[in-house]
Amino acid sequence: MYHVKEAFYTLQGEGAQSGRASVFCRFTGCNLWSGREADRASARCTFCDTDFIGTDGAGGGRFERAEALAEHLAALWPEAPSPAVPYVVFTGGEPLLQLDAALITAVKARGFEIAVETNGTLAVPEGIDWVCVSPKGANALVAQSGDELKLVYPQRDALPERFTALEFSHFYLQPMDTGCHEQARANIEATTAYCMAHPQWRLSLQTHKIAGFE
Ligand SMILES: C[S@@+](CC[C@H](N)C(=O)[O-])C[C@H]1O[C@@H](n2cnc3c(N)ncnc32)[C@H](O)[C@@H]1O
Ligand SMILES: Nc1nc2[nH]cc(C(=O)O)c2c(=O)[nH]1
Ligand code: SF4
Ligand SMILES: [Mg+2]
Repeated sequence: MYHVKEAFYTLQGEGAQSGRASVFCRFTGCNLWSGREADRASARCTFCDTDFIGTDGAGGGRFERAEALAEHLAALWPEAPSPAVPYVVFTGGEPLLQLDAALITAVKARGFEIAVETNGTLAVPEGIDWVCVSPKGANALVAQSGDELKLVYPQRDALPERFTALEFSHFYLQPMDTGCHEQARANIEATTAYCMAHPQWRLSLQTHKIAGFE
């Protein structure tokens, strides 16, 4: 059984694939936070910007079988003839709690390229085309290779230096969104300064929030 908070068609807003048309599948639940505000301060990840509780979002639901979920996701990709390869981003919550071989096979059978957004604490299954790992605080990193490492910045317990030797093709810093405009501005400035001082890192802005398409 798969539990999906929401599923929708949008543009990837972050990282190296930013701007790419994508079907987003946001799974319910995370291993680093319950998703309840009362638990945030004591969670293993404290700055999450996402509601991932329940299956009540647009396009959300409970899917007994991989085929049914894959069909649901395929229906979100536009029908208009296009040479573009359909692209699905599995996120959450923590998608690797639910994304399994059956679902990977089922979406691939419908022509999708597959991306995942993971906190890196769980093993990444075979068959994913784009792996984005976003480390969280002091939590041990199991996924030590992939396509992009996208670190939310600043994090006291996850300094960029800890990750620079890992096997990723792209290294991004993404300013922490706090919901407070002044703090968010300060985080953008600090991230910009860090990238200028350490050119291995590039700035990732959450373009869906800036452009307001989501
Ligand atoms: C909501 S998470 C879900 C996927 C997975 N659990 C993870 O943490 O990577 C999706 C992306 O948003 C980033 N993110 C979460 N909260 C954020 C915040 N307050 N500011 C900026 N990025 C944030 C995460 O680091 C991750 O790259
Ligand atoms: N447009 C858009 N791009 C995104 N990239 C990663 C996201 C996520 O929440 O995983 C996200 C998201 O929530 N929206
Ligand atoms: S690991 Fe990802 S989904 Fe879980 S609380 Fe942190 S940012 Fe949110
Ligand atoms: Mg998001």
